[in-house]
Amino acid sequence: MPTLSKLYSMQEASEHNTKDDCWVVIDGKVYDVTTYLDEHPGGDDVVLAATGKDATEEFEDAGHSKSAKELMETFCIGELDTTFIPQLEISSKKQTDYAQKLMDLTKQYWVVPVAAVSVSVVLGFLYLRKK
Ligand code: HEM
Repeated sequence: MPTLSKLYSMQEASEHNTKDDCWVVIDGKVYDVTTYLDEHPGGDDVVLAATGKDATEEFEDAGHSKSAKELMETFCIGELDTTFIPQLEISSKKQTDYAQKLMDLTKQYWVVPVAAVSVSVVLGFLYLRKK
């Protein structure tokens, strides 16, 4: 059965970057390692330096053992929210850009239909006068 886990944005996770409140993001999961900082064999400074970003590579590069990975799971508080809202904003911005361009073109080329109507009126007038 799938478990429901809490979602955190990278922005939110990155706000927990002190010795008294420390979260790290590894492999799409968020870990609150505040209570483990003092016990971490690699020191607290490396963990603190890994906050506010995806620390997967650094965690893997340190060559953590299987038991370290098991221990890590006990600190998991949720997952990283990967919903990409800025892209939605970009696509709606694109739409307004197109609409704006169309409006600009309409404003720029209003002369064409007006000239066509004027020429038709003059030609019609001349034709009627000839009769
Ligand atoms: C939940 C998070 C973490 C846990 C539970 C954890 C646990 C451990 C453990 C148990 C060790 C001892 C060696 C081993 O058994 O593999 C270790 C070593 C180490 N850890 Fe972590 N770690 C965590 C996060 C990190 C992060 C984010 C970094 C960032 C670079 C890091 C860097 C290191 C380094 C450099 C060592 C090697 C220390 C040495 O051999 O001198 N760890 N860690």
